[in-house]
Amino acid sequence: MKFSELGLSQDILDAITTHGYVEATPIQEKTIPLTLAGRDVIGQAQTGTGKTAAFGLPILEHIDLNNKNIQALIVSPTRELAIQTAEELKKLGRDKRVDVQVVFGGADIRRQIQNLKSHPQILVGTPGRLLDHINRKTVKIDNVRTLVLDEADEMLNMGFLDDIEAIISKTPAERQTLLFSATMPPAIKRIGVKFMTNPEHIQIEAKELTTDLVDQYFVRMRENEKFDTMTRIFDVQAPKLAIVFGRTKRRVEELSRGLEARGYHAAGLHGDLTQQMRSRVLAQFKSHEINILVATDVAARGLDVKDVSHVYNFDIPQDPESYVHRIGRTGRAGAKGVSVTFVAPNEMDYLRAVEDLTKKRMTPLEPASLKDARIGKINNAAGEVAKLIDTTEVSEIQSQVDALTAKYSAEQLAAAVLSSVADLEKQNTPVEITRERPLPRRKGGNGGSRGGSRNGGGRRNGGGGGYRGNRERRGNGDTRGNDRRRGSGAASSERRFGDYKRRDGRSTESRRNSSGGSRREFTVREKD
Ligand SMILES: Nc1ncnc2c1ncn2[C@@H]1O[C@H](COP(=O)(O)OP(=O)(O)OP(=O)(O)O)[C@@H](O)[C@H]1O
Repeated sequence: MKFSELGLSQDILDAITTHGYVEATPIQEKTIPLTLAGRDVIGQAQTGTGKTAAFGLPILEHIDLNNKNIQALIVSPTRELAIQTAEELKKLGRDKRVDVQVVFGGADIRRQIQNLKSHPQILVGTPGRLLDHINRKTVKIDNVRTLVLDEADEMLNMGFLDDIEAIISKTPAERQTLLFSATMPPAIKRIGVKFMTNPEHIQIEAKELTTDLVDQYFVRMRENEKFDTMTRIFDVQAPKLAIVFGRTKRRVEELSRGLEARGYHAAGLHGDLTQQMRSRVLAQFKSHEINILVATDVAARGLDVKDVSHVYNFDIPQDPESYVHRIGRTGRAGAKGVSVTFVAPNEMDYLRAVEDLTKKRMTPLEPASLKDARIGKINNAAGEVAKLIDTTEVSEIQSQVDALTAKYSAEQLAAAVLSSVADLEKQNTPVEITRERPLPRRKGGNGGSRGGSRNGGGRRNGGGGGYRGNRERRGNGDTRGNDRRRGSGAASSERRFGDYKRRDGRSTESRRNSSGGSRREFTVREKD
């Protein structure tokens, strides 16, 4: 559907065109008219399908430029997502001259206070820092007309419920409240009942929660073999831009250092880094200075980096929703992607819980052999050499070039360059990755036994934190060649667009999920 059919004004339509959007995505088509009409909306759609503009465009439409108060408040779980959302709104609101500001933890509060003096009409922020500003009275939200809780389920996972309640209590009761996420566990719907007025629940019917644009694989193997296996898979798959998710900050540190030692362009992103460092790493990734970002779930929500081709779950996430958001960093805005999840034999129930939630089977991937990896590395190096030829300035080194070409054949020279670029020896650099405590066995799980098939359709179980349920199992003879894909991937051509969003902070070893009293363990959760 065209944006012009949704009731938006010319200013905003012009900005949409400048932004390069042609048609509204399904979530935009369904929610924009409702939001414009002032309704409270719970919006659920797959990752990367344009939820930011779905709430952003009606907000921009409603902004009264003559009113100097904060009229819309958007609460985001992570700093990166808050920054990204503010950037998107700034771009879309530029023609209308809407002032958008962002506040988040880990950054100089005095600078933020200075920026807030411009009297923004839209404020985006992470819960902790927002509350800090509200308590200092540097942010006043008593005139807010629209409140957005973005990735609300993640904010609950991170233990932000109290902060959010405190923020909501300072907004006017007659406000409009919007809640958006790709995943909506039941607890979120309860939040809807508590803080929203007669909300309209818009769920974009996608057969599966994850996009068909992502080919999803898993590799079952022992913990101590995962690193070597992953680097071999890198050499074979040659990811253009990849995100590797690790369960803990230590894991992320060790993985990124190990990858660097083996010659990959990698850097780590987690909540113990300074905000300056976090921003730098993300900028390096976006500019392709590094092509492997190793991250905790801080990068899983909403981050919209163009051209992420691969997501590797070095550790399978403990809660299935995290999986959906992690792999949603690829396959965005209509692009294709690949995900590979490493799973230890005793974690197979977690894999099945993910499959229950996504209603999709992952394809077993056979680990690449050392030989395959070496061939892959040399092929990649050949591509690098071609690029070097394009960018090397010969005149400065002419005399050495003449001397070498006089002495050696083209074949000898090419082989030497190729071998140097491929740097095959680095593949053997020993890397020690500290063993993480294995995930606790899932309640109701069956410990990864193989073979056979049970009835499908298991779903989340309301209490006790377990995802039980029956799922079909694959036979153990099903593992096949590298990067081999299962046929059905391209079946759905449903329109989607996507890029990304956010997350931050401190770590908590284990937290009570505030929703409905069910206890879920999170090895590491970070927050602002
Ligand atoms: N109508 C549209 N046409 C083309 N591109 C769009 C459209 N709407 C949004 N986009 C682009 O699609 C990408 C994904 O959007 P966005 O980040 O809002 O997705 P999302 O649904 O919020 O994803 P996630 O659940 O991962 O947070 C962005 O790069 C955005 O600029």
